Amino acid sequence: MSGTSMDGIDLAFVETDGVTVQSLGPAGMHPYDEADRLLLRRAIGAAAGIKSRDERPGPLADAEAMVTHRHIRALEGFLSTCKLKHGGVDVIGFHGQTVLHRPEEGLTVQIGDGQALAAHFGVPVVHDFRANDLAHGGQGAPLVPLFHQALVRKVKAVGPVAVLNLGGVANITYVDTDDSDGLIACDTGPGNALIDDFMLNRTGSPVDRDGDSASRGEVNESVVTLLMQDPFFTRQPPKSLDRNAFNVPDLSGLSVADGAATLTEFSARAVAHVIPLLPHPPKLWVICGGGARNRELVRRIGVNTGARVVIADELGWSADSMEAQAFAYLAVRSLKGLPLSLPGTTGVSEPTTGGVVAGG
Ligand SMILES: Nc1ncnc2c1ncn2[C@@H]1O[C@H](COP(=O)(O)OP(=O)(O)OP(=O)(O)O)[C@@H](O)[C@H]1O
Ligand SMILES: CC(=O)N[C@H]1[C@@H]2OC[C@@H](O2)[C@@H](O)[C@@H]1O[C@H](C)C(=O)O
Repeated sequence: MSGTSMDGIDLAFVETDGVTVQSLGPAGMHPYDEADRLLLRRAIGAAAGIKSRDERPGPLADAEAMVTHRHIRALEGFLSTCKLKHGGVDVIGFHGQTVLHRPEEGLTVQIGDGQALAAHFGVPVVHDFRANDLAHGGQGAPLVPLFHQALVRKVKAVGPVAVLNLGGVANITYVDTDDSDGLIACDTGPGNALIDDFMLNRTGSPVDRDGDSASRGEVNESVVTLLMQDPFFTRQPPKSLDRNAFNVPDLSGLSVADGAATLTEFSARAVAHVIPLLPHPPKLWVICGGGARNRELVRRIGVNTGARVVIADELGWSADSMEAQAFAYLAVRSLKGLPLSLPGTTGVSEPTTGGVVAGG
């Protein structure tokens, strides 16, 4: 999985029949270097003008070759660390890199060559997970909810649970333990992307490590209020977002700490704004994704939701590897023709499978 934060490739080994998760195995991360990130940022810029999903103008073709190559290297390293041969896994789930997500135009584009990966490893590769959902009236995202549900079913929870992924974009899965069919999901707003972009711009480093800067700053309320006026926040789920969906006003008048605090509060407030759109307020929030490491973001989510907040690792899950694990799980579901999305998770017209199988 190469997510919208563009920090690197997350890898995970999962044993599953596509319904139950037998075991969560080792996981790893292969970082992109600075040149890779720059190429991805240029590719996302070029993708803004795409009208059909197979166009690769400007730097997009180079970016796709780079993404494929890096995944091959990442997987080789991972398989060797896990002491597995190329044929030692039954299937590889390959999400690729989203460069454009515009569900209202029926367009979502993930770059990465599944055929090349399958040919290299001699193992079936499931890729292009989102297109079939869009073709059936869905948002094409989020797709992790069925995996979140499989995990929540294994823990004893009292009352509804929200699993919150804090990636570049943030998304929530609402699992009501009283009603296992009542799965609701949506993107909530920005996760780390705006904080990362701001930090890169102001400090040259693309992360507010542990939320350190934000914890020392003061929130500029008028900026947060302005950002929260976006009509996205009052729309009912299911709904999804492009990484660059929000136009942040000029923050050059704010110190690094105040700018970071303001954008961190924006992400946290956007999360809490989803509560009135759910059947009941979640009793427990389980946080995963890289943003789980941002202590100030997690603290502000606790304050804004007023609920119990835990990091996924506290339940024996992995905050860092959840998405990669999810796409392994979804790859098996795809091979078996099981749904990847439901009307409540993406707005798809009926439970719908997806993914394209290369090789094998
Ligand atoms: N120690 C840390 N302190 C603060 N932020 C962190 C830390 N570690 C990771 N992050 C944040 O997490 C991000 C990576 O998160 P993650 O890998 O979940 O995102 P992603 O999978 O790329 O995104 P998405 O879920 O939107 O596809 C980094 O870009 C950074 O902003
Ligand atoms: C189009 C796309 O790649 N969306 C990502 C992004 O990152 C988080 C959020 O926005 C979520 O909708 C999705 O990723 C996760 C893995 C998902 O599909 O569930």
